[in-house]
Amino acid sequence: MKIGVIGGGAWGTALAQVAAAGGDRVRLWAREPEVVDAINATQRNPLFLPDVALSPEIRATTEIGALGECDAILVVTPAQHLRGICAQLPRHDTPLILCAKGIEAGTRKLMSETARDTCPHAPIAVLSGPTFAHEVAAGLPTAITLACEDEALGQSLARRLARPSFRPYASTDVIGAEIGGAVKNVLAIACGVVEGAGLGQNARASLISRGFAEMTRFGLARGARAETLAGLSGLGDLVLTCSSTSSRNFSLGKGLGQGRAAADLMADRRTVAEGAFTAPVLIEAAREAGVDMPIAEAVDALLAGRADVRAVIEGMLGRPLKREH
Ligand SMILES: NC(=O)c1ccc[n+]([C@@H]2O[C@H](COP(=O)([O-])OP(=O)(O)OC[C@H]3O[C@@H](n4cnc5c(N)ncnc54)[C@H](O)[C@@H]3O)[C@@H](O)[C@H]2O)c1
Ligand SMILES: O=P(O)(O)OC[C@H](O)CO
Repeated sequence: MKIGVIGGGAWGTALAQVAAAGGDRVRLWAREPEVVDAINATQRNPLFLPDVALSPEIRATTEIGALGECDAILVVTPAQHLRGICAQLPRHDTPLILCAKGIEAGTRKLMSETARDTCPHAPIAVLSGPTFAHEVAAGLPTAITLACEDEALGQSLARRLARPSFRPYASTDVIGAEIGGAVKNVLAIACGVVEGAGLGQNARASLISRGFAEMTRFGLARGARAETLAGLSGLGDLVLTCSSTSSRNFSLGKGLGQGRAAADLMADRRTVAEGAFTAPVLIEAAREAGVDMPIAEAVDALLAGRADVRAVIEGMLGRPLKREH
C-alpha cells in the first residue's frame, strides 16, 4: 500500500507523518528541492515543519510522476494552485483526498469542483477539521471530517487514515466540509483583528457566533448541510482558528488590527494564510448567491486597503439592529 501526498508544506508533511504511522509507505511530492533533500537525508522539513522528526517511510520527490503507483493521494497544495497540480497528476483515476481550504479565484469553485474539472474520473474526498499541523505531527489528539459522496469509499479512506490520536469522522457532505474550511479562514482573520485592536473577549465570542451565522447562510445557499457546518469542519475549525496565534489567518488579522498594512504583512511570507485569497472570491460568491456576509466584506475591505481598522469597526457596530435569526 502506497499513499501519495502532494505538497510539502506544514500540513502535507504532517499528513505524510499520519499516513506513515499507519504503516503506509508514503511518497511526498514537494515543490522545493531543498525540502525534498532535507526529508530524504535528515527526516526533517526545516522550511515548513522544523520541529518534527519524520518517519523514514516518507520518501520525498520533486517528480510528480513518481506518485503514479499510489492507490490514494492526499492533495495538500494551497487552494489557488490545486487546478495546476491536478493537471499534472500522472493518473486521473486515483482517489484524491483534498485538504486545502479555499475557493478558487476567478471561477468561484470549491476544491472538489476544481478537481473534477481536471480529473473527472478521480473519486473525490475532502479532509477538513480543527488540525494545526504541528499538533497533528506531534501526535496530539484531534478529530476531523472525511467527506466523500461514495459512502463506502469514504469509510474505507477514514479507516485507512485513522490513528489512535487522529479520528476521521465520515460524512457524505463534500460541499459542507469544504465551505466550513474555506469560510473559517476569513473569519479567523476577523477574530485576529479583534485581538489586534484590543476589542476584548466578548467581541471575539460575538464575532465567532455571527461569523458562524454567515458561514451557515452561505453554506446552505451552496447546498451544504447544516449539521456539517456545525461539525468538525465548520464550527470546530472556526473555534480553533479564531482562538490562537498558531493560526496564520488569525495572526494576519492581528497585524491588521494593530494597524499594519496587508501588503506589508503578506510580503515575503513563505507560509500561506488562505483567508487572504478566499476573502475576495467569497464575497463575490456570496453576492452571487444573494447572501449577506458583512464580516467577510469587512475583512476583504481591510485586506484590499479600502478601509482602515477604525472605519471597519465603526461600520460593523453601526449596522441597523436586526433579529438574531
Ligand atoms: N498548516 C496547517 O495547520 C493546516 C491544517 C489544515 C489545512 N491546511 C491547509 O492546507 C493547505 C496547505 O497549507 P500548508 O500549511 O501545508 O502550507 P504552508 O504554509 O506550510 O506552505 C506553503 C505551501 O505552498 C506551496 N506553494 C507555494 N507556491 C506554490 C505553487 N506555485 N504551486 C504549488 N504549491 C505552492 C509550498 O510548496 C508549500 O507546500 C492550505 O490550504 C491550508 O489552509 C493547513
Ligand atoms: O494556520 P491556519 O489559519 O491556516 O489554520 C490551520 C488549519 O486550517 C487549522 O485547522
